[in-house]
Amino acid sequence: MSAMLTLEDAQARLLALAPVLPIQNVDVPGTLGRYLAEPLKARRTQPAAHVSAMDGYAVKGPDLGGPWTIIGESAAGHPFSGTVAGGQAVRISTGALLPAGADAVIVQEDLVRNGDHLSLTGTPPSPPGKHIRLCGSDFGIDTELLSAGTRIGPAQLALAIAAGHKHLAVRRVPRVAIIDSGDELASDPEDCAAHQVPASNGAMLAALLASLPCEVDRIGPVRDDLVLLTDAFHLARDADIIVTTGGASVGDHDLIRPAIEAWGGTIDFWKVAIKPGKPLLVATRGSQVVVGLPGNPVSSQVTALLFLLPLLRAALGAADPLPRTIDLPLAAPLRAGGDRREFLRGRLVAGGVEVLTQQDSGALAAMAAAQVLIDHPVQAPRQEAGETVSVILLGNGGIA
Ligand SMILES: Nc1nc2c(c(=O)[nH]1)N[C@H]1C(S)=C(S)[C@@H](COP(=O)(O)OP(=O)(O)OC[C@H]3O[C@@H](n4cnc5c(N)ncnc54)[C@H](O)[C@@H]3O)O[C@H]1N2
Ligand code: MOO
Repeated sequence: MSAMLTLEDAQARLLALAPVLPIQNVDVPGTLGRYLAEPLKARRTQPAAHVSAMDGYAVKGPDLGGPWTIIGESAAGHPFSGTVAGGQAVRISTGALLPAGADAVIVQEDLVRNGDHLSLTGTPPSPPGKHIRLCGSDFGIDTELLSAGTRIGPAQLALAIAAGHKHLAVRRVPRVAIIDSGDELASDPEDCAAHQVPASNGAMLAALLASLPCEVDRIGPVRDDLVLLTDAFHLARDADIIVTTGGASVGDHDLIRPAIEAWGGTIDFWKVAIKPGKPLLVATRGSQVVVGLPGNPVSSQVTALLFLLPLLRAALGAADPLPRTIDLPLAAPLRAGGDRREFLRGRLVAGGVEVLTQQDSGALAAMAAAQVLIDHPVQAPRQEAGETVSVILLGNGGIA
């Protein structure tokens, strides 16, 4: 196979293969973590009328010196039906409609009430409308509030409901099959001989996928056997995306490629110029996409973050499916880069980010200690503390 792809080229090629899933209307609470298939437009105005932002009394300006006579109450859900004139006040609670005639709210801490008599003890609001939320100050009817491809988190979900939506148009959740493979894998970590290793990648991938809406099916661990591996691909017939871990490299027992071919799949690309994660493999069969992750536990996790989760997000309709990078200062010097772009495991410490000493792509203890991946370019010069590096936060699947 030809030269290794760059990270960006490989991601672009993979995302172009993302399955196009049907759009469905889902109850708003059930859309959490999914992506809007259509722009979100306001079906109502919020607030629908002027409301008070504080508990106090609504009065009519411009004279806010008082005293006033209290003529009624406007509570949340129970508006006052009359009109406020000069020298009159209406008891008002937070969120209640501003009565007709009133144009100022004075907080109760600045007033003293004696029966129906109200007088000022503190300072009047400045400007007079300070404690009033104007009609439409949050949003107006027909405004486009969110664009298609926006992730629906708790705030977006609340906004959709406030904007008058009971259902939202989102893509069907992708079905993912995880196949882990290797003769050395022990399913039971309590019963693992010296020539074996507990099968941790499948569970790690399922855990990573739990940050996204999808259905996950686990297959394996499957032995390094061409027939069994080919069968495993056939078993995943309902999956939109098949992810394998292990057997992606060049060894005699690395059989993922031949198994994909025996199953009738077509390799789209193999090998990306990153460390860890070089032997990443992508294939298709019809609309099914296979992401073949390297078996080394760190390589598997890093490539899942850089490729698998973005593919899932793209299938869910994300406008922005890739992990987010932010610049952080180094808390300690960072050695020069090598001849492959590296994603170094690092920790967040006082003063910024610190690279971990152990960078072996099989070292799970270091991976578990890491909170960030530091993007370390090819031949990057040595950097000193205080200089900035580009990092991906590991929380929330890299989009934290
Ligand atoms: N001659 C070469 N050898 C290797 C190359 C190369 O270019 N030339 N690439 C190396 C790189 S880089 C990587 S990464 C690994 C990836 O190899 P595979 O994808 O074929 O993975 P395996 O050989 O099956 O396993 C590697 C390692 O990971 C452990 N493993 C595998 N599956 C699991 C699992 N489900 N849970 C936990 N641990 C797992 C496995 O026991 C091995 O220790 O290849 C290099 N070799
Ligand atoms: O590219 Mo491999 O994933 O370094 O060990």
